[in-house]
Amino acid sequence: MSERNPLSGSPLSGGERLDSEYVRGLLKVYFIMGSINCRRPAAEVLKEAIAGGVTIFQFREKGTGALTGAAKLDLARELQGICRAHGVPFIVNDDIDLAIALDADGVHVGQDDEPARILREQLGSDKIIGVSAHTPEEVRQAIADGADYLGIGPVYPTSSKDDARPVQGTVLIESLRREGISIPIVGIGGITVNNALPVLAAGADGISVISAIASASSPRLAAAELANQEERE
Ligand SMILES: Cc1ncc(COP(=O)(O)OP(=O)(O)O)c(N)n1
Ligand SMILES: Cc1ncsc1CCOP(=O)(O)O
Ligand SMILES: [Mg+2]
Repeated sequence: MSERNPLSGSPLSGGERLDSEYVRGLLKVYFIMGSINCRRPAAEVLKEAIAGGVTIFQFREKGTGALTGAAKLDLARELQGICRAHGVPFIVNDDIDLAIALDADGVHVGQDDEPARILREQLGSDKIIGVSAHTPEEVRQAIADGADYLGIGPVYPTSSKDDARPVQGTVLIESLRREGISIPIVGIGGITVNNALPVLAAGADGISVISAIASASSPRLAAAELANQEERE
């Protein structure tokens, strides 16, 4: 299959930033994975997940036993190739240098990383920048800094992130939407096919998962069920 850049020709709003409705549409089933999250080769899991309906992928190679150096770069290249072959945007977690080296489609950063304002200068206007936010103040700052979307959570308890913030349910997502804040949002943390619906009902544009797909006996089925949740909303 020939490679294609998922964001090439994508709509820019006012000639400057990616159109937010376009970004919103990409977030429906947001799969995050690194090598330590799956029991089978990551490439196999990713291919199956994409076949099931994943709409955007984040390479998150961190935690005990995670790859570093050349091995991390090789895996990132392999997974980016799979994403490109299927037109799925490839986002890099935390590692801006890696994102630039690979010409990734974007980055996702948290509150301990460089602010989106600085990243925008480094990456340019046509890349996706996602920011984790846990409070209304963090949300306002991320929007002011030019984030394209927010990751809000943990919605439910998670065992995929040791330093996760306290579980917050859907309260923040609901209150942002009630205030009329329209930035694209994904909920994250402990989301499965059995509890995804309230996250979407609260106003999230999509759901973001690690284990619900990476640890599933069938990543394809898991991704398809999550995509189907979205349709049932
Ligand atoms: C989509 C999405 N939302 C939130 C996060 C968490 O980012 P962060 O708080 O920086 O934590 P780490 O993932 O870096 O451990 C995310 N990665 N993706
Ligand atoms: C990266 C991250 N950020 C907040 S919770 C979380 C982990 C999500 O993993 P899972 O979907 O397995 O709970
Ligand atoms: Mg981070």
